[in-house]
Amino acid sequence: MFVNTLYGASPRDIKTYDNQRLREEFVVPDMFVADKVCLTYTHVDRMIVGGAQPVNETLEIASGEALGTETFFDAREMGIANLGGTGSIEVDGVRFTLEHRDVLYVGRGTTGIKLSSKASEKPANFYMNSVPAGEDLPAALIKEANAKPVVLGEEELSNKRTLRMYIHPEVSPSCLLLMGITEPASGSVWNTEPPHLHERRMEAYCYFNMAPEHRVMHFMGEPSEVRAIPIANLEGLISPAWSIHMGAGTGPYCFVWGMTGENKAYWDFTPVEVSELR
Ligand SMILES: O=C(O)C(=O)C[C@H](O)C(=O)CO
Ligand SMILES: [Zn+2]
Repeated sequence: MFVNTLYGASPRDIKTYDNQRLREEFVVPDMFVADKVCLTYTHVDRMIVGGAQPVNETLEIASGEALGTETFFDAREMGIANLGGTGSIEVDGVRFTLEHRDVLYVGRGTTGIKLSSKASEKPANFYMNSVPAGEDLPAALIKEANAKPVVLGEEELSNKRTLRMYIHPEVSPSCLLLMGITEPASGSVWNTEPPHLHERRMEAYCYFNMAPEHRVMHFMGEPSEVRAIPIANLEGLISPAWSIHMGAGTGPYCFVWGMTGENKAYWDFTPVEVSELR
């Protein structure tokens, strides 16, 4: 289940990193492997990031052995976004069907979840963000149509996009997890531009619905030390609180964003002028 551990890096650390080392520290590759659950444990606000691709098998997340708890959800909540074909997730025996771009919230106190696909030839790709949680909350399915849409950007700046809030105080409750999906408008390439910083929350990204030949040039780092990391379809990223996070794609794409930290105040961030970037 746990395929990697990321311990986090400081702004000073990355000054000496080459591209390979940057990828090792911030990129979460290979999350979707047939009939596997591939999770990465991070020490960045203890966010767990990963994927499950049930093709011919039903996959289960229940044991908390790797976490030192009875069950995985003894002290954790989880957001699960379906980035593939139709699938189902059973939460303590209650079955939820997730279409493409639906999200399921799984609360602390859950005994276990079982993940399956409707059709093995078009498997679900369940992308997961799990964070420590302070109260038990019920599971909740958030259909794309029920997410809160926010239109941002302008066509002439190539940053027009629709950001949908799924796990958010105005849509579906959680302890300290936020999750949503952003889709650039046709002809726009930028996400999260102008950039911002939020020192009180970390952020996790997963890019999807991108053709295999395309990349998102994802920019990270302090505003004065910006680094670019080419990211492929279904790759994830860990964005520490000190780092900007923005990207421009060479083709159409969407991405899932997830956050945790001191609050669930989505707009609690500090804009960064593009002219400040170095
Ligand atoms: O395109 C955007 O803007 C976003 O999706 C912003 C992210 O959700 C984010 O960085 C929230 O802090
Ligand atoms: Zn952000």
